[in-house]
Amino acid sequence: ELDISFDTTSKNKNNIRVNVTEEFVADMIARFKAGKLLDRKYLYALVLQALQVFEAEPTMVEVNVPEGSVITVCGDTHGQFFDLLNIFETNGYPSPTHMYLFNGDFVDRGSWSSEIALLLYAYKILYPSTFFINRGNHESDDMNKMYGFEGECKHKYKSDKVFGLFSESFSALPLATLVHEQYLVLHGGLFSSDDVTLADIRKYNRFAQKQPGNSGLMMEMLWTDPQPAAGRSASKRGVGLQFGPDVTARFCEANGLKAIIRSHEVRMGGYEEEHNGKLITVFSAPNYCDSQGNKGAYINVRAPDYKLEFNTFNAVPHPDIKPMAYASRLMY
Ligand SMILES: O=C(O)c1nn[nH]c1-c1ccccc1
Ligand SMILES: [Mn+2]
Ligand SMILES: [Mn+2]
Ligand SMILES: [Mn+2]
Repeated sequence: ELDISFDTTSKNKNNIRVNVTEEFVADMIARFKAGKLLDRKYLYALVLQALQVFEAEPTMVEVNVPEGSVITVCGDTHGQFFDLLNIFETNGYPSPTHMYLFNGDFVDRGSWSSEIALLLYAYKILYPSTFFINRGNHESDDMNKMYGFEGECKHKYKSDKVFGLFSESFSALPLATLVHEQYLVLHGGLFSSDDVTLADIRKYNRFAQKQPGNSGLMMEMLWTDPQPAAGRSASKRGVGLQFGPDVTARFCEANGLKAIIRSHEVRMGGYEEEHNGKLITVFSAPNYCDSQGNKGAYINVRAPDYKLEFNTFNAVPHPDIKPMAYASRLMY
């Protein structure tokens, strides 16, 4: 049975606090694999507890990887829960010495977004100093209304409050993570100005606006894309911009970085080293939307040399529920 306590202190309306243990996580994974859901009152407690952990984190989290530990950086997972479990089965489950960083876009498109969000949140509560999550552009209301997550929350949990609480938690997510002082990990990419520094990101008040909007530092961190040509140009997405290898080189030089690790775009091989190796795209949703035929990838980083170890993997079978199964029909 679930180990819970009653929490009358925090703003936690249902006063339940889940004691997240390894056993709790294993039980939740088994339930989700069997197509079952979490009891809504435990969902509220989990999302609220994770939100409180995120709120206490800086906008740019700084992570050192000690000898004997490894950090695995994953890109977009987009509701592909069975492919996420395959990463843990293949590469090792999160633990105090096996750190993980999920680089945004864990919901929408795939039809097990709530399962992925709840699993990542349970690990954040269980291992707050070795399990990390960056916000992606899909951790936002506009995208979730169009690309399936809001619909999935309503369909599975029969309540409008569930999505609203997830939305609050997305607004608390950090926007970037600095890995071992040498890799800046963020979902989209770099900026319209060369003047942005790590200090600017660290002190950026991510709580000033809940949604990324159409301009500003948060939007650019979640939406921009690399381009092969030098300079900057308009984004094909209609929001954000594209930036060239010179922009990446100047940013890394000015901020003492070895490379930028970002996600946000599919790569057929699961990852791609771009901008003369100073920018890497990593994407962890194989055969994206059950149609793209791409591999997934993740990156391991460990002492003593902290070089990037690239790993690729293929999609695994999943129950016969199509991508976007719960998206509003307006999308067709
Ligand atoms: O849904 C995606 O594949 C995606 N991942 N990051 N950004 C997008 C996106 C953005 C705008 C329109 C369509 C897809
Ligand atoms: Mn994405
Ligand atoms: Mn994205
Ligand atoms: Mn699939």
